[in-house]
Amino acid sequence: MSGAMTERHTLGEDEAAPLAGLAARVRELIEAAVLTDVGRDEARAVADEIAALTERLRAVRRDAPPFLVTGAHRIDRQAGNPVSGPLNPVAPPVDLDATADGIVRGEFTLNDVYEGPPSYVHGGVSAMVLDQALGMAAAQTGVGGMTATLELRYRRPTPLGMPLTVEAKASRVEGRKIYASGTITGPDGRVTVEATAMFVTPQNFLVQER
Ligand SMILES: CCCCCCCC/C=C\CCCCCCCC(=O)SCCNC(=O)CCNC(=O)[C@H](O)C(C)(C)COP(=O)(O)OP(=O)(O)OC[C@H]1O[C@@H](n2cnc3c(N)ncnc32)[C@H](O)[C@@H]1OP(=O)(O)O
Repeated sequence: MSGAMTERHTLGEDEAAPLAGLAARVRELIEAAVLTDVGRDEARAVADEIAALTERLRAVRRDAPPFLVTGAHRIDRQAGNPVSGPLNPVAPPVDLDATADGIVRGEFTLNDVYEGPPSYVHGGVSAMVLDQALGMAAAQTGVGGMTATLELRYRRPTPLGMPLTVEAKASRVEGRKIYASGTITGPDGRVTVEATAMFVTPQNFLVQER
């Protein structure tokens, strides 16, 4: 387990690039594992080779996922974030950017690894992408928070294998509560999922920041 209090190593660009390359290869591996139709013996042989590679990576291990030097906020610096982290093979990854007026936007495509209903994106994956985008939009107001509520409206199925857009913006701040909303849009420009959320800045976080 990676504790919240663990000191994080911050990767320089030259350190991050090969690790991002590794994650990209593992992403290909994950998709290949989901779709492969090799025989049983070949599957066992490949599993053994992967186990050996895993041991090589484990040989030198950090206590917690590292940070990146880029990014203005704490969580979007997280190299291992499961939505946007370039070092996390589980992340699509969604490359999220914020404009000067606080709109967080990203374009991404989800492959069969993220399938829910046949040929469509899993609803929990859409929720995860929106949680991250709305959370980053909330952080654009100054200080971010933990997701206290997240409400989704799945308007139409979200297609796999096609370019999608996520957009989010904070609407208001009331004390430690930050409200935000956003959407996922399909390649035809139609909204597939709408989300609203409320983030709460933990009291102890404000104390730590002083
Ligand atoms: C750690 C610091 C974070 C800052 C980050 C800044 C950098 C950002 C950079 C980049 C953005 C990245 C984006 C990330 C996106 C992903 C985020 C996640 O996935 S978060 C994981 C899932 N969420 C949880 O695990 C929460 C678990 N819950 C909690 O920790 C607490 O319950 C928490 C913090 C939400 C509230 O705890 P309390 O002790 O501060 O709350 P009380 O003082 O009781 O309430 C404050 C007010 O909020 C309302 N409230 C609290 N929780 C509520 C809820 N669930 N529903 C409705 N209202 C709620 C209360 O009624 C109260 O309102 P009244 O002041 O009386 O008007």
